[in-house]
Amino acid sequence: MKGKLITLEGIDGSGKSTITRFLNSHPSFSNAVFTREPTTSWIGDAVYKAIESNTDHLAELMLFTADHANHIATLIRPALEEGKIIISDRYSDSRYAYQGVTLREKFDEPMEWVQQIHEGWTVVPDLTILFDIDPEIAVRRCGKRGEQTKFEKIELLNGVRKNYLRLAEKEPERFVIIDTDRDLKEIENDVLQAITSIMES
Ligand SMILES: Nc1ncnc2c1ncn2[C@@H]1O[C@H](COP(=O)(O)OP(=O)(O)OP(=O)(O)O)[C@@H](O)[C@H]1O
Ligand SMILES: Cc1cn([C@H]2C[C@H](O)[C@@H](COP(=O)(O)O)O2)c(=O)[nH]c1=O
Repeated sequence: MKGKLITLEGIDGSGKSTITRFLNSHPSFSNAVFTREPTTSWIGDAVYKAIESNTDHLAELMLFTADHANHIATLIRPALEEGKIIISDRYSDSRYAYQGVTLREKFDEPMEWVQQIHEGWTVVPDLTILFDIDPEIAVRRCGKRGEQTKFEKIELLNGVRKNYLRLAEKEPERFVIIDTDRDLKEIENDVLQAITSIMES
């Protein structure tokens, strides 16, 4: 039986990694494969070099996309063939949402262009959980965490959030939107409910 691919998406500080850690320690997911983008491969390392420097936005996209292609070939497709549950902290929707903002000067519809270059070879998730939150709150949370990347800027994150919501509106059957400006326990319960329903489908 083919596996299931579940992706966690949202702006920086929306709570994805916190929920990933919760799922990783939950007994129902002891056999699940946990992964992320950027990946921990040498290509993922190259992506972080780009994030942490003043790299051309198109070059940055190509690095993110190369990391994704390698992720699919070396982990996603094999794990799905083995019937595994895969949970990825970020995946292709991050590219559509983020580079759909950073490439605004280069393309009239940058998000749609980034989606087009993925067509024909990417693997579409069975479920994408979108952690939605006001960027002001998210950046405040990141500040407490003490990490700041160039993407953790309110104006950029407002555009990224809008892109995410547009993606969810176009594919309501794939997306579950969870408001993460709430108590962690409530969020955890909603996430478990969303994953349980896709597992039973
Ligand atoms: N429901 C919540 N209420 C209050 N604080 C939260 C909640 N969820 C996460 N946080 C805190 O917000 C900060 C960011 O959370 P987390 O690292 O999970 O976000 P993220 O979406 O993974 O961010 P990034 O994409 O930048 O890694 C952390 O300090 C975390 O402890
Ligand atoms: C996969 C992916 C990520 N990003 C951005 C989003 C974050 O600001 C950084 C690093 O991600 P992390 O979760 O904080 O480690 O990269 C992006 O712009 N495009 C992508 O495809």
